[in-house]
Amino acid sequence: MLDATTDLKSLLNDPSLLETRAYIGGQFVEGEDTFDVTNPARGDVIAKVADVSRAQVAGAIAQAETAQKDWAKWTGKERANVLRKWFDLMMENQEDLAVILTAEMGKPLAESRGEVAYGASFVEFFAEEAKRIYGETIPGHQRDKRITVIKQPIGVAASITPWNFPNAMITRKAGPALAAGCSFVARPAAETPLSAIVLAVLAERAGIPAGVFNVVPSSRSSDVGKEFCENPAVRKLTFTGSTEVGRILLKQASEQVMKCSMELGGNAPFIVFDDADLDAAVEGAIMCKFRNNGQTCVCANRIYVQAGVYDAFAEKLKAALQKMTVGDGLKDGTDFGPLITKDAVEKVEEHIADATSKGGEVILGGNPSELGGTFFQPTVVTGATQDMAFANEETFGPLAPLFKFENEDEVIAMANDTIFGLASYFYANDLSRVYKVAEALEYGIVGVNTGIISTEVAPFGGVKQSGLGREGSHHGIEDYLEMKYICMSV
Ligand SMILES: NC(=O)C1=CN([C@@H]2O[C@H](COP(=O)(O)OP(=O)(O)OC[C@H]3O[C@@H](n4cnc5c(N)ncnc54)[C@H](OP(=O)(O)O)[C@@H]3O)[C@@H](O)[C@H]2O)C=CC1
Ligand SMILES: O=C(O)[C@H](O)CS(=O)(=O)O
Repeated sequence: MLDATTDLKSLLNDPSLLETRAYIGGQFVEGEDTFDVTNPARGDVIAKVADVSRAQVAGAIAQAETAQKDWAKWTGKERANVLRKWFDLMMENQEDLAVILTAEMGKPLAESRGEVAYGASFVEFFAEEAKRIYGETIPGHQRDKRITVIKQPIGVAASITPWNFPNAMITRKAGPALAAGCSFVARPAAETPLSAIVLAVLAERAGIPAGVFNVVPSSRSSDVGKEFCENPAVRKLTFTGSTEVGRILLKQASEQVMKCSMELGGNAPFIVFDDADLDAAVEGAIMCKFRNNGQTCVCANRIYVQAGVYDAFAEKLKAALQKMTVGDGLKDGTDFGPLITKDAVEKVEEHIADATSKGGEVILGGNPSELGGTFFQPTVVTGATQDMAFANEETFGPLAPLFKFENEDEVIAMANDTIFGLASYFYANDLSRVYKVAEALEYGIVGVNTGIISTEVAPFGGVKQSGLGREGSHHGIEDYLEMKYICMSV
């Protein structure tokens, strides 16, 4: 079983992929210290990773600034070819990247394989977009004027990403950034740096030039964030994480009026109307709510079920969950891994206690798993109401609260009653209802008769306090480009 770095290396086809140093200017370097990375399923240390200093982060930014000048001169096709090679290497090493991801984050291996492929798809997609960064000509406003619009890379982009998708949240940013001709400095979450560093190992093997892609692992996230926001060489900050931290970073970045992309918190409603295919809705609810054990910003946080099908839905959901397995993500047959930390367990317990104190009923789970550690039983609470904590806060865990509603207007009002606006979902078959409800939901993403909406081809992002900008789709590269117009007198 996994209980030390050597054991983790023994699980890999290519043990050299388990790198623990920072990657700066094309060199793997030690930090001023190290910090521990633990396996959340067992709590033991699996790696000691370079803990870089703020000065080293500044050095990485300087290297990125220098490298970007030449990288921007490559043609789109030349950048595309090397990004395609990076994608190929990710997929050739998919199993090892998935094992490393599960070891440090805990999600089941099948989900980690999926994340590696999902993350790689952004590099594949934006390798193609690199060839299609078009400008335009505009008819002159005077007879002797000619106007041309061109798009150029912003420059050095810095990223701060969370632990829950430690591969895909980086490639969803680095893919378009490098395709646009930017250079990139990534600071991964302290809980999950290994998945970021292995991307650097593969970037070097793919021939991405030194300094273009850098990884600065650190235990002191706020120090790195300040360097990113205060260093004048950084022209773009891209963040994925909580709205609370997003606010901090936006305030810091405002000093330089820095361009920011923010993928922040969610509070997704999942609505089941009485004309829905109930079995499909139950299957969709499980995938949407319990993907990554509920530790996903687009997870269903509130499940609204129309009165006529409420009891049937609750029973079907309970029965389906009872067949699923909690366990170590590296073990075959595991459906739900551990939560990332004890704090995460405490938040789930707080939401359950709050609900039951206000009349909610636990019909499944409700307690830590007998496996101990940070394992938790998949939980269903009925009788949920809008005054309960999970109506306004992201649970970020395996807790499915079921709210009952009578009609469309009532459920749309409840669904929109939040400061968040990332993802939303509903199951219905009446076409008129589908159009009306999809247009009425105040969210950046609406899933209709599906619980999974994540893809590289669509513009992922939120409204209200769920973020700024979009990642993925042909829109995604715009966040790494500056538009310039040239007015020429002839
Ligand atoms: N919209 C989206 O696409 C996503 C949103 N999220 C949201 O993020 C939350 C869960 O992720 P979680 O990692 O706990 O979120 P956090 O916002 O706490 O952390 C996200 C990242 O920010 C870093 N960080 C924390 N504080 C600072 C700071 N002051 N300055 C610079 N960096 C900082 C963290 O580092 P460290 O961990 O080392 O402290 C981590 O790398 C949930 O609210 C979830 O909804 C998560 C993923 C995707
Ligand atoms: O971190 C997240 O929750 C991701 O944004 C979710 S997704 O992109 O994998 O859907």
